[in-house]
Amino acid sequence: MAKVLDRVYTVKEEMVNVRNKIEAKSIAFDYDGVEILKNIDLTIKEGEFAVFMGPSGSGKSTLLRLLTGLAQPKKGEILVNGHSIAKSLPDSAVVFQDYSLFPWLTAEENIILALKQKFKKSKTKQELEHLAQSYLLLVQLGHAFKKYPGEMSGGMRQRAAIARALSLGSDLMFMDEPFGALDPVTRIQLQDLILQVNYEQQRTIAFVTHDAEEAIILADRIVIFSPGPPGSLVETINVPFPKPRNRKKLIESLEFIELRNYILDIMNKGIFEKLEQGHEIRSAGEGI
Ligand SMILES: Nc1ncnc2c1ncn2[C@@H]1O[C@H](COP(=O)(O)OP(=O)(O)OP(=O)(O)O)[C@@H](O)[C@H]1O
Repeated sequence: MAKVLDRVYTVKEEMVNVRNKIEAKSIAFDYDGVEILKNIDLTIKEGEFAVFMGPSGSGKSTLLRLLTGLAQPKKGEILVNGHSIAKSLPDSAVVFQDYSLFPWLTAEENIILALKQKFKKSKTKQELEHLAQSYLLLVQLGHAFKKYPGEMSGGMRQRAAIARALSLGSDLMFMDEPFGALDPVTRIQLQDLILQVNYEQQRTIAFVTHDAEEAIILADRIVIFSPGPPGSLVETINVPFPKPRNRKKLIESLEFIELRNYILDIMNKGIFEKLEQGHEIRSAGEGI
């Protein structure tokens, strides 16, 4: 146990404490002329945890890709700390649904690769191994240092991808349904970890989920998309619960239940309005 705590402590020491602000100004995006996002104006404050919610196809992942600079908007601009990301891309850590691990490297080697990128040549091989293992312990993958992604379950791969993202030490994190493949216990543990990372280190996080309870537990602000395409932002909710949060007290409170119902109502309203206009809703069943 002492060894584990020692390693977790090492990770904390290595993590950064920088704050970043993201601004999306009048963003529009299309794929081959099909409008996917329109009129997106959004500011994510320094150290803020912003959660994107909305029906399937409303453009949440697309906006996340635009914020990371992996895709460019057709209109508008994205700024990080006042600088356009079209000119210089800031460091960021990304966890997408497809795990983003190199299949020919073990879990430990995947993390070491990220650490080499961060530390260049300033750490020895042993130090890199120790740190990589620390990050894997943090996501409960202590038994899987030497496993290749192909030998791991979806949930294990996702945890390794989260460890990799954390190890990059970036103060900006973009996460697209990162906990979707996890069992309920691991999901809770990782929600707590990511909350801690956001709260203690003031990392700015943009996070996509379909789960209203997860959104309320994690977010400072929940941004709700209209059914797309094209998706736009219909409402932004400031989550009124101070951090750090006590999960049990929070989810049992009347305010929590009311906020969850309010969010579900907004999303249902958007879907029904779109259906009344005769639009097809993609995978509406999973969209809530
Ligand atoms: N590479 C692509 N080429 C063409 N259209 C695309 C492409 N990727 C996404 N789209 C379309 O863009 C729209 C928005 O997709 P996006 O993945 O951003 O939605 P989402 O809200 O994240 O959905 P989900 O909740 O299902 O992940 C959808 O209509 C989708 O079909």
